[in-house]
Amino acid sequence: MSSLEEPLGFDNFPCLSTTDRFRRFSSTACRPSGRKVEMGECCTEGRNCSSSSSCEDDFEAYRRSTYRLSTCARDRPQTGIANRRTLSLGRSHVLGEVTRDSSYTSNHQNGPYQGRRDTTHKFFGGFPKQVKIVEVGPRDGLQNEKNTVPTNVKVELIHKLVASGLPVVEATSFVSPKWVPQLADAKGVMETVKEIEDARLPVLTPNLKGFEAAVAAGAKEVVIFASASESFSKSNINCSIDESLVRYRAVAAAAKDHSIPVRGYVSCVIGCPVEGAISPSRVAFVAKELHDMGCYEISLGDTIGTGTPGTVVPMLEAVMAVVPLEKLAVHFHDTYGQALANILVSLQMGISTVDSSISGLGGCPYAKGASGNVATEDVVYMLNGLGVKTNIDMEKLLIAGEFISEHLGRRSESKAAVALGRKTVVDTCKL
Ligand SMILES: CC(C)(COP(=O)([O-])OP(=O)([O-])OC[C@H]1O[C@@H](n2cnc3c(N)ncnc32)[C@H](O)[C@@H]1OP(=O)([O-])[O-])[C@@H](O)C(=O)NCCC(=O)NCCSC(=O)C[C@@](C)(O)CC(=O)[O-]
Repeated sequence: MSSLEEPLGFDNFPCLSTTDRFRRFSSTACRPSGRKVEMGECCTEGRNCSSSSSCEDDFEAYRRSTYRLSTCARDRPQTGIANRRTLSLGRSHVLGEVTRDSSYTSNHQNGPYQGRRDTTHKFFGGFPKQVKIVEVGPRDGLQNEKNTVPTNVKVELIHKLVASGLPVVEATSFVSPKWVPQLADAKGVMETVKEIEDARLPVLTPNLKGFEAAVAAGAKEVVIFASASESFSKSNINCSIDESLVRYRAVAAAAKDHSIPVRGYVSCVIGCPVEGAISPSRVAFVAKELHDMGCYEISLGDTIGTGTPGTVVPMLEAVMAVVPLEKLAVHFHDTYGQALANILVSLQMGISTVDSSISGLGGCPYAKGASGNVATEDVVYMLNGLGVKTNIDMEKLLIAGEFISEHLGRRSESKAAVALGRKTVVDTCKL
């Protein structure tokens, strides 16, 4: 195991405010620390309450703010098959304004379950009410396919993704066809989908040449993509980080002249295939540069998927210190199966924009070993289960996933899609 692959433990966390917030909502909040705790004294990690009442006051305030979560479901009838289908789409026991299965609620309102329910609410209370999902499958996903996908299939995929309610679908890249031949049809794709109005369709532009081609083809939003790793910057866009920032300033300025919004990526925010672990301060530096040049949103890419909550939290801490939280997005590859856990802690830290890829397509041609992005279906399933709104229709999303998986001739990488595809109905009340 290389040093990069070794997960960091919580002991390595910096003791900063956001980390404290994360910990506060963890299952260990308000549990005694190692030292002896006197009767009536409550010690929360990173926070000591001198009396039991201050801790209880906090908890009571929190409980009041989430009370409506438990009341909203009480009167809802069970709806047989429809309800079971709902469960299977990840909407069982949701904790927000959406329904909670009535049998669960009635069984769990009082008695021994009361404390458990309150703890559950306390844990989930830090999440945003709504999450914006940025679908990157047609770009990040298809750029990595061995066989180039025909333009008409890409276009149909984009239509299906937009029809599912996804608000942003990254459509393609105006990069060198010698570097990424799979997206050499960027012009054809963009010209065909440019009239779509129900979603934003950003495209990657590595330089002014790409920007001009994108605008000429009808792109209304562009993306610039820098790296926190020198080696990855060199292998991905053939220049140093500083050189890339000079290029991107030119793109951002041209975009401003055209009133075109610019999104930014920082790649290798946790690890680099060549350099190993990347320090959070380097990520913060590049993110701030992108923010300062006018990016409306900066997506933090765990390009090779080595991040765990133990490394993601301090990285986010560092970036949040220099870029406003509401301008940040997370972009996790699922190489080590950590993506959903990483998204969960990111949500707990207040992030409300998440990148994902239909059927878990993806990888990066210049990051050996990087597997696909986290699957959109899995993210939506988890968010549904948490009661976090996405406005995405899971059935239509599944159709989009089935469409591209069928075309590629392989099974979806999304566990939720595979399970739902088998029409498995799971009554999670009984779990
Ligand atoms: C940046 C370059 C262009 C530099 O490539 P270069 O070879 O250094 O460029 P150059 O300026 O020396 O030009 C070489 C040739 O490319 C042409 N060229 C130059 N620019 C363009 C352009 N925009 N569109 C089309 N053609 C272009 C240019 O005209 C010339 O053509 P020639 O005269 O030889 O016929 C190249 O390295 C490149 O295209 N790289 C893109 C690589 C890429 O797309 N990687 C995947 C992105 S995934 C990623 O970054 C991670 C992310 C975002 O997903 C987040 C995460 O997961 O963490």
